Amino acid sequence: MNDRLRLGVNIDHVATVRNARGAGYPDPVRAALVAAEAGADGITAHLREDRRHITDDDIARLSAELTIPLNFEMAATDEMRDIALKYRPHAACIVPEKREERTTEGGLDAAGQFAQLAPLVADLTAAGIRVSLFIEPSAAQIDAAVRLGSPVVELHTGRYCELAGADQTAELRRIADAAALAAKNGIEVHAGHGLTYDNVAPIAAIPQVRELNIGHFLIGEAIFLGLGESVRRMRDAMDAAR
Ligand SMILES: CC(=O)[C@@H](O)[C@H](O)COP(=O)(O)O
Ligand SMILES: NCC(=O)COP(=O)(O)O
Repeated sequence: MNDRLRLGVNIDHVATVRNARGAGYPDPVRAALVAAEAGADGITAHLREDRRHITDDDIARLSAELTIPLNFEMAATDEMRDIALKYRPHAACIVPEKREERTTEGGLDAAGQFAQLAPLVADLTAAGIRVSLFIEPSAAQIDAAVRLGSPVVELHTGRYCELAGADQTAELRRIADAAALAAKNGIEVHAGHGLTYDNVAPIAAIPQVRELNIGHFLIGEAIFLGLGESVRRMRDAMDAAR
């Protein structure tokens, strides 16, 4: 099995630019194909309840045209469950969502929402969709993921990205410990949110981390470098850290 650290490119904010004018461009599906050509191992797309960026039509076209796996990010709602079951993406990552948030502000409370999540995880798994839970790097959340039978967790790196100095080092330790605990319990470990060329290396160097999902920064860099080069540089930074 290829142990190379995988890169999932989140294309949400290509859709943000498109929706700014209500035009048909830039097309997130075209961005996904360019990212794949540049070395992305997967594409992540977050269909939010308010459709502020990715739309249902984007998910339909990604499902039909993608040449690499689709990681469908979704809130834990019946609406999103039904859409996931309709398109049966390679993976579904369950994320917390609040309409008033500018972006994801924290991890899913898998422990506190256990009763709500259990049937959803079962339904997605029964449909052959690989479930991931976007959680804080904590033992309680890892324990809940184990009890829910989720094969994957994605550790929220947002706080690590916002902190500096000793506080950032402490958060990195917390992420590394959570990754080790999850892997020890047979769960595949991913990580993401807020990662850039400058902060990705310590996260990429965590041996139990198998995949990084990165979007906003790459789409920003694409304005200056082009999306292909933006992805290639992140790919290189991840490989250099291993
Ligand atoms: C869960 C996460 O950190 C991202 O994958 C999520 O998509 C962020 O939401 P926006 O893309 O709407 O900023
Ligand atoms: N789950 C994290 C993700 O898909 C991308 O997050 P960001 O890089 O856009 O912050």
